[in-house]
Amino acid sequence: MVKIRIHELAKEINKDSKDIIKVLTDHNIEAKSHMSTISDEEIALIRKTLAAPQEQEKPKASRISKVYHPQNSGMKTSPNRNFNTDRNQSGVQPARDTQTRQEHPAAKQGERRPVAAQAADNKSMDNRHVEKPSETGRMEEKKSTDRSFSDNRKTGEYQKSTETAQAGRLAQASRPAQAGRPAQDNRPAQTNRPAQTNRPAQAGRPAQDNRPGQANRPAQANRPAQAGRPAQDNRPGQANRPAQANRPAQAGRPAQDNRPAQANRPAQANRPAQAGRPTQDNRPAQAGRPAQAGRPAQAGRPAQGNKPAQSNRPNQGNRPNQGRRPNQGGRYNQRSSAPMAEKPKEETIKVIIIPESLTIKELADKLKVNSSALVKKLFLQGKVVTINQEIDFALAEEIAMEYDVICELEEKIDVIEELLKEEEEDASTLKPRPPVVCVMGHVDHGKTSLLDAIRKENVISGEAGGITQHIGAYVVDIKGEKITFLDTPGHEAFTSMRMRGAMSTDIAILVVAADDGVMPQTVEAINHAKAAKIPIIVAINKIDKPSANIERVKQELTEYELIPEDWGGDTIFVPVSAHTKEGIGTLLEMILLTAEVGELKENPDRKARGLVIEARLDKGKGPIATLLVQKGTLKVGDHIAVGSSYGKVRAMTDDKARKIRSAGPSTPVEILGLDNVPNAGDIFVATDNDKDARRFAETFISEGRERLIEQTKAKLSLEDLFTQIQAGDVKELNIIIKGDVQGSVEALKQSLLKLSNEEVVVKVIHGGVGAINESDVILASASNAIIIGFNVRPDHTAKEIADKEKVNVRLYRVIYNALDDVEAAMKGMLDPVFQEKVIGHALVRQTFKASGVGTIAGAYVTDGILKRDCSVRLLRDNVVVYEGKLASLKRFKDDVKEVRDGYEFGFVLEKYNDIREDDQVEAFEMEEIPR
Ligand SMILES: Nc1nc2c(ncn2[C@@H]2O[C@H](COP(=O)(O)OP(=O)(O)OP(=O)(O)O)[C@@H](O)[C@H]2O)c(=O)[nH]1
Repeated sequence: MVKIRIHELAKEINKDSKDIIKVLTDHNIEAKSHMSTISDEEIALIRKTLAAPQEQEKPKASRISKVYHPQNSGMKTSPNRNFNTDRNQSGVQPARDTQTRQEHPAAKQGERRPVAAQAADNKSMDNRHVEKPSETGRMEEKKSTDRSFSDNRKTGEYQKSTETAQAGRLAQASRPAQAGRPAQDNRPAQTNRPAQTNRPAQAGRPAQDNRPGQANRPAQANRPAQAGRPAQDNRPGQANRPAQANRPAQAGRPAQDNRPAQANRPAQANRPAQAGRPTQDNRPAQAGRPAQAGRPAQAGRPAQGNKPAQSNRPNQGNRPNQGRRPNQGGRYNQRSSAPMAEKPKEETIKVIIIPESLTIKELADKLKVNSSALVKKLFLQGKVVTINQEIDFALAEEIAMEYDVICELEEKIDVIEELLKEEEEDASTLKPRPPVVCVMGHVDHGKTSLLDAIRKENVISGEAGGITQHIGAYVVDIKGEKITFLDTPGHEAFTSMRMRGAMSTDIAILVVAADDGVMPQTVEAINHAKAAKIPIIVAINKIDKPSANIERVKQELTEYELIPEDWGGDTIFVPVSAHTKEGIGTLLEMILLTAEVGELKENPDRKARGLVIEARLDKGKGPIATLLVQKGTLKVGDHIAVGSSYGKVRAMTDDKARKIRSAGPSTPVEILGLDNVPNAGDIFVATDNDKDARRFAETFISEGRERLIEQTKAKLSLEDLFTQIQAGDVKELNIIIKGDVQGSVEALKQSLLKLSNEEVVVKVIHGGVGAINESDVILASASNAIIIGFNVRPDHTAKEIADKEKVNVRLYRVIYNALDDVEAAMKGMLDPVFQEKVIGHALVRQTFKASGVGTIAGAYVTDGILKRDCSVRLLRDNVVVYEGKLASLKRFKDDVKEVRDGYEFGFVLEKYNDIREDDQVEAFEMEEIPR
């Protein structure tokens, strides 16, 4: 029994002494140190214990301990598995250089070289390899590898490279250790491994190349990296992929060449290192070969035998270059980069539609960017904005351009117009309807008298019911045919029309007094009727008067293209007398004739639609509106929307106050049931239900408000009249006159009309007695007129509306002032400038309080004069503490009108009591400076 020492046995079995000691300790055998002796039984035990694992672990152990030992330590101590690119490049480079030298011949020998080279490309994308020629053989390669290894070890570079290789390489092909590493050759375990040594393919490389399995699977055989990629290995179709099988040409494949990622990697094609490394080349084949898989040694090596196991190495997967086969990686890159490259082509120019002004937030929303990002971007450009800041179209466009978005200006849609839009009626549904007629003419030419005459004539002619009420419109029956007359002033009817563009009348009766001839309002009426493109019938009135001159009227009207038929024209002239009723019948006949020519038709079998003629608020009945049904039939119970009002028709009466249940086209009716008083000229529509009616009204309110605001921007005032005349914007100066008595209204009217000149015609569109009311202002607003009040003032509502709609209201007490102003305005000489004129100063000497009065100040006029009705400001240390009026001005106990320089006085300020000694009083007046 020979006893040997532990270290001797360790040496013999190529194990560490401590391993043996551990085995002994595990078996409760005392072993103090490596110098301890052990018996044969113990040796046998040790051999037995260490033999089995040794057999399995040997290759791994040897590989790692001998070949990769430097890395192993590195892997243990540092997260080397996660190689970064720098490290890759620096670390792998020397080894690769070595490979390059070794493998070039191999690349020459076999067509597959480049394929393997692709796999090897995992290591790097370094172009340096491309240039490196090498004609050395495999033996040389081995030697050089050895040299490289030893050299590198000296410098420490190898450690890096192998670290890189080991930790990162997917492909075993990439592992220098396998191809040329001396450690492998030296490893007893490996050389002793029967499976490996016996494998002709591994030992004697050529066999591998000829292996049918490999030949049939060129892709796999040649793509070690592929084998390393679990995903690929698992893909059943991969082995059969012809593209892979033909991989030798991979580097030159057009598809690959075109792929930017690959095209830039010359190392792939030229990296002979891997191509030349048979062991590496064969690796993938091993993965697929049952013989290898079944080999215990290999099976124990998951990395080699079971390729998927490699995929589990996180470092491999993570390594950008080494972790993936370059070509595969390239493919991935290609896949991901392809759409990137094509993106610009696919991009279409984005267009957004924006209004004239919008907030940054709204723009950001449209651009689909974060509003804060937009704010930041603008801030960086030096534009400080907030998200709620309004910007104009130009700036929005500029900003949008930076996001490659084109802006288009939003077209403003007239919502109300859209709401009121009507589709054309089917001709088959149309039925004749009565004409709607309005009477127009100059003041006092007999419009009202004529309308009365027609109405009375009509009543006399047998119309039942008689004249019962005045609803602003009425219907006359002429031999079974009806005519609807609007007896609202012609201008107002046209005003309504202008407001909504709706045609309220079909025919205009122009009343011209035979004894007066054509007057300004006659001309105006002609113009309105022409603008409305409606036929005009001229009624020459007051022919009963001795001074009547029909021919003169005809003559004068020819100037306005109204030529009588008997003079060869097409205008109907009917001489009438409202007093004697002469010609009334003819006039009515002519109206019917004209209507007939006009073929007035409407569809009565549809929802009603029409105009508001008049509306008022009745204390008992609520809002009452006179409507002219223009289309369809309005029925009791219908839901209607009228401008900003809506409701349900509760009751309906005709012009003769008879209760009716329905009204067809051209019928004026008075209705109850609206929630509010609508405006004359508003359009009404019958709706399906209450909800629709309300929605319509709400839209009308919101839109109408905006419309009013826009309209009021361009309102006329006397101040800018001249400018507008000069600009050609104003050809007519519309005036509404309201006075305390009719006489003064008339006087003013006549005087103003005479101010007409070549450039502008003064038109009094409305005149009346009483305060300026809401309807005056609305009319002025719609007609762009100014209101002149003579000894009257606007009531509260009228003032509010006038302010809101910017209607110019001018108030006078002397007729000539009004005339002067209008004349001066027309000549551009209006608007005297008022400026403050200081008239005196005083100094407060004493103050005292009186109950019921407040603070009374005793003062002294230092200069100028103080008047009872002047304005004053109280200055304390030259700071204005009060500005207003004097409540009283006294000398001793007497009220005085004024106090002059050098006199003492007492005063009280209006609603201000904080008067103190030494306060200064400055008296001033507003003085008018003529322009
Ligand atoms: N002789 C005579 N006088 C008439 C005739 N028609 C109207 N008049 C008178 O002329 C004056 C004015 O008549 P109106 O009917 O008020 O005239 P108008 O055009 O309605 O006047 P405004 O409402 O102020 O615009 C009245 O005094 C009428 O009596 C007529 O045919 N013959």
